[in-house]
Amino acid sequence: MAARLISGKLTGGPVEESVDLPRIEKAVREILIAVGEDPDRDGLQQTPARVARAYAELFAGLRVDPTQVLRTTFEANHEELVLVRDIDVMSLCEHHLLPFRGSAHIGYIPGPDGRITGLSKLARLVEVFARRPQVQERLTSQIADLLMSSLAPRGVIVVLECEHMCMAMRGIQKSGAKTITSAVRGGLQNDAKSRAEAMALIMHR
Ligand SMILES: Nc1nc2c(ncn2[C@@H]2O[C@H](COP(=O)(O)OP(=O)(O)OP(=O)(O)O)[C@@H](O)[C@H]2O)c(=O)[nH]1
Ligand SMILES: [Zn+2]
Repeated sequence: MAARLISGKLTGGPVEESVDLPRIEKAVREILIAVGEDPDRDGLQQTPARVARAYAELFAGLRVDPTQVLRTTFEANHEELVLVRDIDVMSLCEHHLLPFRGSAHIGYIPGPDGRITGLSKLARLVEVFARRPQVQERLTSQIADLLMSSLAPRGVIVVLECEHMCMAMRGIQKSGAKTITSAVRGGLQNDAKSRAEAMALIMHR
């Protein structure tokens, strides 16, 4: 499982600097009143401030330039598939601001120049795009598109499998349902054999 990035690492500085914490605090206090709670009771007094700090961290990806993540690349004479599987993903759906979580699997085939990136950078890329209000489909494509534009690989495949709390905790209340999204780019789109090989490695348990 990939190490979780703390917000300071993600933004390169304290997240509080660029987030309007007092505004979030005010809004959370209003929500507590609206649902029938007393925001001044003992256990809730610090809650608006805590939620504000948590939101700053959960949405830290909005203030990070994802191209910076793939700044460092290396030359390698490897023109075959590179696949990092089971990268932990946690994000918030933009419809309900409730979490969705699961795994990301990212594969790419380096281009003719054999340019590769550090393996941890693939997990960092997931973090930058996941720490924003998201839909799973966009999160999947954003990862694939950035890899294509930054590494110029022969092809990219990104598969995400996530469970959405907005389907489990509320609404239809179906827990355990997994949503699987994929984005295939470049040569892998037309190369059925390589794509099947990547998919088999991704789905292998
Ligand atoms: N395609 C997609 N849908 C999502 C994602 N996250 C949440 N949703 C869905 O977004 C939809 C929002 O639908 P609405 O009808 O506007 O909202 P709602 O009344 O709260 O919908 P219900 O969840 O069906 O109660 C729901 O069907 C959610 O399941 C996502 O990542 N991708
Ligand atoms: Zn939702």
